[in-house]
Amino acid sequence: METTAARTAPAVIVAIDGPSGTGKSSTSKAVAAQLGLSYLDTGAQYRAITWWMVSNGIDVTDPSEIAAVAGKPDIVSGTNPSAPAITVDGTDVSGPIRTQEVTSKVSAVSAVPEVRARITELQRSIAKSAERGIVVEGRDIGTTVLPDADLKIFLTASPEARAARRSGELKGADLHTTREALLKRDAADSSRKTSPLAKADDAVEVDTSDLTLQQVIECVVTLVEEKRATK
Ligand SMILES: Nc1ncnc2c1ncn2[C@@H]1O[C@H](COP(=O)(O)OP(=O)(O)O)[C@@H](O)[C@H]1O
Ligand SMILES: Nc1ccn([C@@H]2O[C@H](COP(=O)(O)OP(=O)(O)O)[C@@H](O)[C@H]2O)c(=O)n1
Repeated sequence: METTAARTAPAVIVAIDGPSGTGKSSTSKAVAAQLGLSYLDTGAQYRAITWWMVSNGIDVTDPSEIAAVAGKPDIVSGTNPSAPAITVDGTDVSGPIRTQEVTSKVSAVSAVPEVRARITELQRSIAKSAERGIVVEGRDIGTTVLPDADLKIFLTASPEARAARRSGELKGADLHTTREALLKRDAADSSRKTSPLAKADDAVEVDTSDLTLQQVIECVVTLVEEKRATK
């Protein structure tokens, strides 16, 4: 739980990037809650805009169609790590953005530069207004969104570990199919032209394959506290 020291510490900006299933969301939420920081799930924002495109009959295989309407949906992200919330035009979409349909289309939508420009601006303004600091998780936070973050972490894990974690979540989904879908999304996210999934040169890389979630959380909390001590 949050300590008195955390309440009086200087604001700190933490960027956590990495591929799917490496533990970004679970780690970021826990670290933010423990240190009294805000939390932003940027993947949820890309999922939300994808959900809006699908719901409004936009052809997500056509980048120009996506670009033309990228500014339309009003996306609002909550920043409480204990109750992350996301709405589109006032509707709570925290459930619908996790469907297989959205998951399979999000890489195509998030590759469109007009989408990224809009969401990146939103992310920067949220980070700027977090008085006590924030943990922001995604794919391009350390490289593009917040290149001046106080601390950058890049989480990795073997495809096998990541697939096992994801199929556990999807209640017995086939391991091989999950692994292939995950690798396909990683490849799309890493190869797009505009701010691909990448490790920033100054990021600390943590391989979580053989670590428990608690060990990863402790590792990141220690790194944040070390940073704060030198601010
Ligand atoms: N180090 C770990 N060991 C085992 N399971 C983990 C670990 N880190 C995360 N998980 C589990 O793996 C799943 C995916 O984690 P998540 O935080 O959503 O990853 P990401 O945000 O990188 O996609 C979750 O069910 C989570 O509880
Ligand atoms: N900063 C970010 C975050 C997510 N994304 C996109 O959003 C998708 C969903 O992100 P996510 O974090 O919810 O994915 P999971 O790893 O949780 O499944 C990614 O596959 C990327 O296509 C992105 O392009 N940039």
